[in-house]
Amino acid sequence: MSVSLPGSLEALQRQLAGPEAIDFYFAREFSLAHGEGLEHIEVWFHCLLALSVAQRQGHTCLVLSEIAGQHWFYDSESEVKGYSFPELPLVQKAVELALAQLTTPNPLVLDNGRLYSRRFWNFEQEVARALAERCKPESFTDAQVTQVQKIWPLLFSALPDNSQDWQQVATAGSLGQRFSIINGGPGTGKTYTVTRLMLALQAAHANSLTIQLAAPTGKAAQRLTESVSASLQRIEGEAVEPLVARLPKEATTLHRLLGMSRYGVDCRRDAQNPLNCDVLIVDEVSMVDLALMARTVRALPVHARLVLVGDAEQLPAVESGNVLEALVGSEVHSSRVSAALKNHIARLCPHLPEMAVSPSEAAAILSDRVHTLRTSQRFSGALADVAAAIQAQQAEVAWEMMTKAGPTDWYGSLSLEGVAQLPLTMAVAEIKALAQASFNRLITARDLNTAMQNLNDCRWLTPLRRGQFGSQALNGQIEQALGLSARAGPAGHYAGRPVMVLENHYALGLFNGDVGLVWPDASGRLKAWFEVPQGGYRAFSLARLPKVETVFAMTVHKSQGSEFEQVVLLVPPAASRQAESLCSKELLYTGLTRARKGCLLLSDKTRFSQVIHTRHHRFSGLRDILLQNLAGTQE
Ligand SMILES: Nc1ncnc2c1ncn2[C@@H]1O[C@H](COP(=O)(O)OP(=O)(O)OP(=O)(O)O)[C@@H](O)[C@H]1O
Repeated sequence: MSVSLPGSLEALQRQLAGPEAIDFYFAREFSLAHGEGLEHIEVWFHCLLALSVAQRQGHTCLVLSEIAGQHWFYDSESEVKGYSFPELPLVQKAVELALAQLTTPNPLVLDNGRLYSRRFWNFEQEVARALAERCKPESFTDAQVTQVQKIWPLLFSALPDNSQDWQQVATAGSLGQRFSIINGGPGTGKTYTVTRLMLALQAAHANSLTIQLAAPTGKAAQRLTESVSASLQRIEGEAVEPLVARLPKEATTLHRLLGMSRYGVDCRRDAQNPLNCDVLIVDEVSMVDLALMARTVRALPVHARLVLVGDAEQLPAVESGNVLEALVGSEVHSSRVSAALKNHIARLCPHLPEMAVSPSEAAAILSDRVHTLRTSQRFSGALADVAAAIQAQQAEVAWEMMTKAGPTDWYGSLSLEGVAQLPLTMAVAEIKALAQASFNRLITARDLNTAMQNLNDCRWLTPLRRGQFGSQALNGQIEQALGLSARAGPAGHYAGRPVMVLENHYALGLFNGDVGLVWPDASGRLKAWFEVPQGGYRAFSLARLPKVETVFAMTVHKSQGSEFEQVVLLVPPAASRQAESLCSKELLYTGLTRARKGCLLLSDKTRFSQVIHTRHHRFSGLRDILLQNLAGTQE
């Protein structure tokens, strides 16, 4: 039976909630390309709409079984009735019929029940191929073992211990792998481990390796530079000195490393002009989107090792894909390894407890390369316990672990230990007192040093940028509540204004996400001050500053990679569609783990539980494609 599109696009737009003009345009272009008479064109049209919406939301593909038999694009509040997809066989048939009629090269791909734009399918194929190639067995000679063992006691404790040391396992494991992942929550010692891995790699390769350190943002690269340097200061011994001298002194952004044009997609570095390195270590990989990962592996020399470092529980990248989540998968909980890896670790680290062997060698190919660090070295107690309960989606347990915030918490300065809860409505009513308690120390500071020291005392975090509970409105309300709006000059600046940079400015060395403070210089002129890694501050004239905004409050997304003594974490009501799509378990986890000492959660129990049960899972075929590739390359 042939069905034509019902009515005009305008009429359709009124019947469906969610898709935007661009989605209708995309769906119309591809469905009308068939001309008249395509069977099930209506189903195909709605599949295309769903694909376009999914891609805008960061999925790399549309999983047909997720839409089949489901009611989509409705909004009961505004009485938009939406569309019911038929059962899977019909959806599948409609898609197959339509794709068979599209011209080659077909811009859309159906692969294993997943509908893709070809661009994303190509990216997934490219990343999977590059990683599978790097999963081929590597040799690690007795001579290398001897060299590494000489320096091991300078890196880690080489004394026998009954409990497993996952940092040592990760280092030893990664040494014999051309591709590995070092995964772990905040403060579990990822940088500590990576620093030691770099030294062990140099020891195993006669100090001949060129190692590159990179991160997806300028701020993350700067943090990595600082933590590697701090970590190196704690490693001493003649045997490691020449190795330390060969390590990179600075991390760079992936964009810089690849020579990406500012707005374009072109890279100076690619397969024809590869990077000059033997080892590439990428930190904060949860923020790396699929396209950037594809460009990274494309520019990596075939022989080069790739070490991905990050926390798979964090929010995914802003752009499409969730590479780290797809690669780590459920391996995060696996402690079993292949017999080959077990023997390799036993050979290098006979002092460690013996590893358990996985029942399936095939399943271990990928899980062997996911090294998860499990113990936070930075925080413990209620913060760590609530974070773990959130990870495990145990809403009731997490809620019971929190204390109830009372008025004494917002007198003086906020100084919570652990996690406290306060209903959002109560926080709104108390906003003035709460803002004062949060930023008291910052706004009453008498000198630049004190103000800078108090800059990261407290930060309000919210999932949203716009709307009543978005960071923009909150900053305005906080400034109002603290009486700062009245002090502001024409550009909104006042002494004590915390500001966040919104775009990279390479010439000034300021990066998107950097946070500084507006403060007068010796002559009384307002400047923007930013901390420098070597210690001290740099002042910038306000006129030269790239775009900035006030940052008493910021989005959870922007806070990734930063830490504050106290965090006030807002969970907005489900009133808006935007709030719904952004509030997830990953968001709560990321927001909460930004706190070093205390977190005040502004939410009620029902909403908290709702959010904890929402996963920010993204559709992707990367893992399956990689597993297929692995099955091929190991034969
Ligand atoms: N095995 C260890 N023994 C002693 N101190 C450690 C150990 N591992 C990590 N640390 C210390 O714990 C702190 C956190 O470690 P590190 O910065 O490496 O963690 P991370 O996982 O990279 O953290 P984040 O992702 O939150 O930046 C550092 O001060 C580090 O020196």
